[in-house]
Amino acid sequence: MNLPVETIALTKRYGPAAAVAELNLSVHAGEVYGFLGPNGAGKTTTLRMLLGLIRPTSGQVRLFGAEPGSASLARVGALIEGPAFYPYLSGRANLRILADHAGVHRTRVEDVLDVVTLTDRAKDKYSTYSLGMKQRLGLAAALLKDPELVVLDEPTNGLDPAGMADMRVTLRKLAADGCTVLLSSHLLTEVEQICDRVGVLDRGRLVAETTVPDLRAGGALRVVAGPLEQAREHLDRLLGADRVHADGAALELDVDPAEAGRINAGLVAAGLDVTELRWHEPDLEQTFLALTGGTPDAA
Ligand SMILES: Nc1ncnc2c1ncn2[C@@H]1O[C@H](COP(=O)(O)OP(=O)(O)OP(=O)(O)O)[C@@H](O)[C@H]1O
Repeated sequence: MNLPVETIALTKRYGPAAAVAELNLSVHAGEVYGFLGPNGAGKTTTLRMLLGLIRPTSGQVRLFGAEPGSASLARVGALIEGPAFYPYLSGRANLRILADHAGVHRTRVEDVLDVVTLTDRAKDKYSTYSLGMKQRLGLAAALLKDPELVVLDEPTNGLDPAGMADMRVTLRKLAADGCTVLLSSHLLTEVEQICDRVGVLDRGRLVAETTVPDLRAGGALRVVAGPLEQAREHLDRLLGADRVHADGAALELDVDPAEAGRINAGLVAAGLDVTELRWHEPDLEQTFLALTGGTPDAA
């Protein structure tokens, strides 16, 4: 089956500088895919190429196996630049205008209002909406054509925690109903909470494309036991020295979490005093910073 989105060596240059370089990414049907990168990494440029808004310098975009054109784009809803709504009209009236323009039946307006949980406020003027409601109305507009894929540029940008949570719930609901979601974000925690897979972009290049659990992989078993030197010798013998790393007064063991019981029993049997033994998750932020060259505003 054709992927909803695939790019092949996609490149966009502005003068000598490449905003996007040799990008190969693939978004699978029914997933929420997070396109993650610091400001200026090239996310918007990529999304605009996907939607045929700007032309690549080289490389290809495939939407459902085809070039971005009227047939493939008819299957896509997008929220890239904030949509222009009439401030003095209600949310519902704004959507009706868009529906009429797109040749979509007005009953669909009620459906999308329901999806983004704006039905109760649909009669209120757009100008009275909170930022989160404005974003949800933008999403509703993107959903009018009942797309199989929605592409959203920073859909939670500027939202307060409640607004972010609402957007998360809505996007997960869309995916549960079979819609593929591609969103960009510079917030690792957002992507982590909402996405199935993530593509990490740094200075125009894809530096990782992985599942969120895999991004988290690489934890260690942290042990504090005394005397430390004896504990280390014991663990070196038990596991091999290459799997034991000192971290101040603790030892970090490169083992499966399920080995914790056996290791604890061994240390106690050797007469050592175990004061701490816990699974230590990797610091996702550090992972992200390492992938993106440590750009501080990325997290
Ligand atoms: N029209 C343009 N002309 C020249 N340079 C551009 C143009 N559009 C984008 N760029 C440059 O390309 C790079 C990537 O920009 P882009 O907007 O795609 O990044 P981004 O990851 O979406 O970041 P942000 O979230 O800050 O928008 C930046 O260095 C930007 O200055």
